[in-house]
Amino acid sequence: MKVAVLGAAGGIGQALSLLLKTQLPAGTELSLYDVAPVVPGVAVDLSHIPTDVKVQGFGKDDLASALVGSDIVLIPAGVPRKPGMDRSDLFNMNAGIVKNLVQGVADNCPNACVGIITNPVNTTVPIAKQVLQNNGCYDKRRLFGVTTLDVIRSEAFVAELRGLNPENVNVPVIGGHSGTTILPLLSQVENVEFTEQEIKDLTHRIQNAGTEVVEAKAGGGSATLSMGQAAARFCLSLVKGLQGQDTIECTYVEGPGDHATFFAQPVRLGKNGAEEVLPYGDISAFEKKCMDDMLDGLKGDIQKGVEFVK
Ligand SMILES: NC(=O)c1ccc[n+]([C@@H]2O[C@H](COP(=O)([O-])OP(=O)(O)OC[C@H]3O[C@@H](n4cnc5c(N)ncnc54)[C@H](O)[C@@H]3O)[C@@H](O)[C@H]2O)c1
Ligand SMILES: O=C(O)C[C@H](O)C(=O)O
Repeated sequence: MKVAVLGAAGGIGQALSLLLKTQLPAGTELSLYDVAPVVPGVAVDLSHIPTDVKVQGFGKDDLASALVGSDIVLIPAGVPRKPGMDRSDLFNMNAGIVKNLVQGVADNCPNACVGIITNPVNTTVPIAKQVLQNNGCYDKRRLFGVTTLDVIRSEAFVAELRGLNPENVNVPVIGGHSGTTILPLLSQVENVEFTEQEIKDLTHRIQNAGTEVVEAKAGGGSATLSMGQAAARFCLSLVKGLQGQDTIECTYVEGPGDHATFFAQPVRLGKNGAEEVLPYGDISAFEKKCMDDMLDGLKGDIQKGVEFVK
């Protein structure tokens, strides 16, 4: 198994690479790529941790070597938000970065599973689809927008509010990854009752949690450590799936298209990637209204990505 991280020298990239170095199964190769000259140093640094995961660093001109033979490619390369910005304000800088890196995937490891972390995820994932499709190697089972951060935040906030062990809390989060397109299904949290006001407040907090971090970091970037943890969780679930041990994660994929071409919902990860996009079950009247209100925005974000590549 080979896992490549593109943007590995950044805030997310370094946290994620550390978690992967210590948690990937023995025998895995971990390939770190970045345009920043520090990336070989990040790889050397990690290589001193005694686990059976072989780390190699690749600089700006070595994308092909970083990617060749990869089974999973995670992409956190790109610019993060500063206070006052929306994720969509990152489009001009990040769309081209994702397009070029995914072209590298098409050229060097066309059968890899690709997890896009770079914002705006609602739009960068459709960009990746178009690039793969133009190269004749798009398989909807192998392209994912990583929305796991919304899930782990929901688990943390619900546990905090009710004094529960977060490890026992599960919250599906559907839709997309920005503002109101993030839709936590709090009505499905087992053994917990919320008041209407709690539901409104928690939903608002989860939808704005990225901004909470951006403002707290005061110009120093956005979530990196919690995102590293979220991406590691997603990657390890995907590895288990590819190795034949099916797992379920919420992730932004091309599903049945009931709501939008791309939509985050629970997905069964297996030997071929997204083996099955699962129904998200019954939702409350409040959640239904949130969904109806955000769908046009989500579809617009997707269309922007499609048009960028065309
Ligand atoms: N999906 C999510 O839930 C989520 C969560 C947090 C952040 N993000 C997004 O992830 C991205 C990265 O955030 P960060 O905090 O790690 O930023 P960062 O600035 O700390 O790191 C980004 C890294 O990308 C590298 N990079 C830039 N262009 C590149 C290219 N063409 N090829 C390879 N590497 C390149 C940079 O050199 C840098 O090391 C941002 O777009 C951010 O908005 C997404
Ligand atoms: O909010 C951001 O800009 C980064 C990320 O999407 C997040 O949810 O933390």
